[in-house]
Amino acid sequence: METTSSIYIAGHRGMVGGAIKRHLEQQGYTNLICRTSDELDLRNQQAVEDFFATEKPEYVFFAAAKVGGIMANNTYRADFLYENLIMETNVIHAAYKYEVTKLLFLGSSCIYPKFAPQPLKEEYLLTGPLEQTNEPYAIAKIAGIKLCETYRDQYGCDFISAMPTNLYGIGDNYHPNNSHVLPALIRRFHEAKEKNKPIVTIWGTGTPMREFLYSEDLAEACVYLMNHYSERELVNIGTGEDLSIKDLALLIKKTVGYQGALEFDTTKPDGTPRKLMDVSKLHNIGWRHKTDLNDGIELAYRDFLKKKFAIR
Ligand SMILES: NC(=O)C1=CN([C@@H]2O[C@H](COP(=O)(O)OP(=O)(O)OC[C@H]3O[C@@H](n4cnc5c(N)ncnc54)[C@H](OP(=O)(O)O)[C@@H]3O)[C@@H](O)[C@H]2O)C=CC1
Ligand SMILES: C[C@H]1O[C@H](OP(=O)(O)OP(=O)(O)OC[C@H]2O[C@@H](n3cnc4c(=O)[nH]c(N)nc43)[C@H](O)[C@@H]2O)[C@@H](O)[C@@H](O)C1=O
Repeated sequence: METTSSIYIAGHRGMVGGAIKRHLEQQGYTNLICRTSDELDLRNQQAVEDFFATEKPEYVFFAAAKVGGIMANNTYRADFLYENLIMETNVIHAAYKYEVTKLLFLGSSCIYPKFAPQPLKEEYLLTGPLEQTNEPYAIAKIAGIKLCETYRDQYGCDFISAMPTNLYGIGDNYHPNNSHVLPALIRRFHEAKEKNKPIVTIWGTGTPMREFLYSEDLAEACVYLMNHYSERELVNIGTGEDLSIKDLALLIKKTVGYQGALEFDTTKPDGTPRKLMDVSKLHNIGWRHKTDLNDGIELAYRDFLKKKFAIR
């Protein structure tokens, strides 16, 4: 990308799109194109076509999606499948039709089979059944990967796919039920501390293992891949390190300064037992994460405190 290239960030108001926008601005990119979902609903094929025909972006960071944690994925199953599929087909087809130079599609680590060997290598895609709680979302994300691959195969489009691990950071979603575990627990521990509650409830058994990457690191990785990677095969983005949900809860408890006890609500789903990314390919391309989990949680908590009155 040149600093003057026209770059469309789909989903710039979200956690990831926002981080990509900040990172591009810091790097001196001046021609960024952004639309909110009110201004451009990516589910509307005609609107998407009109936008690409008019703006003719050269590069696209595709960070718009219907996103949520285990409960949201499991509750709004049709919405997660339909909305993600339709946004992907609209955007990727328009990127082909209006000759976008390069597009980066963001998937997720949930595309891998529930019981795939660990760590998850890129080649494990479509080698076994998916986790039930997020199967619709995973299927939509797999379709996105296949769209990038097939438009490359048939039309020579330079569309690449990156699979981030679980993310957290600046501008995260702190909804009590629909968010991911890390922001959910920041909020729950914080509110328990403020209200002197003796116990905080953690969903599931606490035994599932998860890997977490800070949003600003992810943004840097996306821009790095846009500038340095042009292959058909997807690339994992993560840290290559994981911990149990119980240990994550203890870390957040410490950061927030909550003094009470934990309990586990085993009526809530655990989801995939483990999804640790193999990041050797990413390291070979030349990128490594910078922010360790302790520091990242501290930064995320500070951001939460700044914005807490605006939290949904
Ligand atoms: N968060 C995570 O842990 C992970 C996220 N990812 C992937 O990263 C990407 C970004 O996720 P994240 O930033 O966390 O999600 P957010 O929910 O924070 O942001 C999603 C963005 O998508 C936009 N969007 C949603 N629906 C539409 C629509 N119909 N038309 C136009 N825009 C729409 C929203 O725009 P607006 O604000 O204008 O409404 C919003 O800014 C997604 O592809 C997600 O799958 C992958 C792995 C983990
Ligand atoms: C990024 C990824 O995100 C989703 O998958 P997930 O990894 O299961 O995400 P999660 O963050 O919601 O949960 C992680 C673990 O944590 C436990 N857990 C404890 N207490 C809370 C809690 O309070 N909230 C939540 N959400 N989880 C909790 C929870 O039971 C689970 O064991 C996918 O649907 C899919 O969309 C996807 O790609």
